[in-house]
Amino acid sequence: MSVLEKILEVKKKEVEKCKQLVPVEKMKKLAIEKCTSTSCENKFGNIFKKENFCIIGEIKRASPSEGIISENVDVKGIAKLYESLGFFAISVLTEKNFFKGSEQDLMDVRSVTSLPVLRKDFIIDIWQLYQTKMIGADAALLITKALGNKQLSIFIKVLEILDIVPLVEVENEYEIEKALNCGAKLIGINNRNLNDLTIDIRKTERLLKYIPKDVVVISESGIKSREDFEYIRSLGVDGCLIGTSFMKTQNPVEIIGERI
Ligand SMILES: O=C(O)c1ccccc1NCC(=O)[C@H](O)[C@H](O)COP(=O)(O)O
Repeated sequence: MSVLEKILEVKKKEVEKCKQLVPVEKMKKLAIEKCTSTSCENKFGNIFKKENFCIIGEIKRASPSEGIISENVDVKGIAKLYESLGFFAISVLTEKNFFKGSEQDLMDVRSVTSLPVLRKDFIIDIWQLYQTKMIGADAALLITKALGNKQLSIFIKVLEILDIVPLVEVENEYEIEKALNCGAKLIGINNRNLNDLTIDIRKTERLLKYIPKDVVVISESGIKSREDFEYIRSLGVDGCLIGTSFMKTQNPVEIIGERI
């Protein structure tokens, strides 16, 4: 069984338990109420303007590739640091079993920053989309490999209705075709192979040619040094998402330089 398959198996059981506590219809009702009660513009949508190179800094306590990275991290402090560095958005890993994250982490970030917040989790059920609204996320990750065509199309539409920007993650040209056919407008090329966790940051360069110019592209994972960052930036993608190396250095300027 691949790493992703293991994560998805555990996630399925977790979501089933959650749905017993709060049924999907109830969660949907709450999410719709939240949509009608909030009128703020979703700043994650600015990514579609393609104005600047967008850095998304991730808050990541642990991972299957690294084990513990920073379990007792000061989530609010890191969020403020990312904001002070002019990042475009903050990504929060909310998965518990493999990443030691939580929905509370995302809500804590939301409470201290005006930056848009991306929920990074393993979304396999519509219940999680409504929950994503309830915890205050502005964007949510959808993993193409984890979803069937119909499910991916529906999840993209539902997120858009909830005013949450879907970031659709791909690993190869076939997944790009699937993501585009399902309506993805923001694509994340994952430099990490989710089956065996190997990293290849040149994947972004190889796959970029399969994505139309009007689609926004983010390069995700494995950006570890200033050299990696400058290389990814030189490819003409719209932004990048960095987790592990920011958490490890605690001084992201070492990777991105003084000016972004
Ligand atoms: O990070 C992992 O080991 C991992 C394993 C299996 C599925 C997903 C995984 N990571 C989730 C992410 O999307 C990354 O945290 C994100 O792209 C940042 O990557 P990095 O900068 O390499 O921490």
